[in-house]
Amino acid sequence: MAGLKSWAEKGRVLAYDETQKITFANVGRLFASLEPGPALDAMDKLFENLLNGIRASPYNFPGTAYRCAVQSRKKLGAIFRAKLEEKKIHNRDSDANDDLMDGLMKIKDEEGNRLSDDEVIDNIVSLIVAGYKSTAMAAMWAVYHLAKYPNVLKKLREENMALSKERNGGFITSEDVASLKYTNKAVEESIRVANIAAFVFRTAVRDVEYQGYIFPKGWTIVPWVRYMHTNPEHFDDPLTFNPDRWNEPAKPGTYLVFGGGSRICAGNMLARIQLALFIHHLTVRYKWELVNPDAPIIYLSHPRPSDKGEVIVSKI
Ligand code: HEM
Repeated sequence: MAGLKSWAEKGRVLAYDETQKITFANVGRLFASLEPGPALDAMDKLFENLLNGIRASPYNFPGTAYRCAVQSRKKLGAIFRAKLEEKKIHNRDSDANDDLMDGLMKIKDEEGNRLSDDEVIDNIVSLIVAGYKSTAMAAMWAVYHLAKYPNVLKKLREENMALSKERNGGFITSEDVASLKYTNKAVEESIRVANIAAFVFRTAVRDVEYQGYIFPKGWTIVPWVRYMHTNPEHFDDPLTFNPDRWNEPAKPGTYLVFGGGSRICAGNMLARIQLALFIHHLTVRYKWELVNPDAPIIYLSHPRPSDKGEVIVSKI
């Protein structure tokens, strides 16, 4: 809520940058009770370096994105280790279970073994890498499309204002989120059109025949899921932002925004809840318009408007 308030105070913001700040503040708090401020901003920069290095060629010498990522990962490890040591002292005599790090420190397998400190830190870093920019980008596309589809925004406002009135404009619960039927459809549609993961990787564990082609055992297969979600055979008028298409579930095998099978995105429900909360607070209190509605879209590394979704924002 504080993040959105700052949008209206600034009056003109880049949705791409601002949704990242909001999402990072959320995951920082949820995962390790990190509060917004200069320290969190510094960590945000380290995560950005880390993400840039994930796709870079692995040349570990000065000046490369890979080396910068390796160094940033070490610094992040040290920050989370300090947090973990602090928690060990603080939580010794209490049953605190306030954030994901507390949960990971306590979790035991069937034989009573706990995760090592390194494993706790690895999990936190990996989950932030997987869940931070992805959720932020879906939120940015929600801002963008709701500015372009006033009829959708109107319906969202009606639904969310009714709930907000019941809750006196305050926080809403997970049960409330489940009751926001149209909002949840808008969340799904934002994720579909965002097409954050263009593809997923799979290995053929046996010879597979598909439409007359044989994929031999051991081959790497790259299903191009972005194509699935923009294929008119799967979704009517696929480039239109239409939450009502989710009155019916997608046809089997046509919707893989979170991947599928045993490796399906572990954070898909968290992402959906975060997006519903974001849309709730945005639509209830603010109005906004795109500065450059016709800005071209850049597709690499992930789709975004070339002007980073610049918007003029004010309180309703
Ligand atoms: C809109 C937001 C998100 C999108 C579009 C997204 C998309 C994906 C995709 C496509 C995969 C690959 C799945 C596969 O290979 O079948 C994946 C994996 C994963 N995601 Fe997400 N994700 C999002 C948010 C999150 C969040 C919030 C978290 C955690 C906090 C998260 C954690 C993970 C993890 C741990 C994996 C690896 C799962 C495994 O290999 O077992 N993701 N995600």
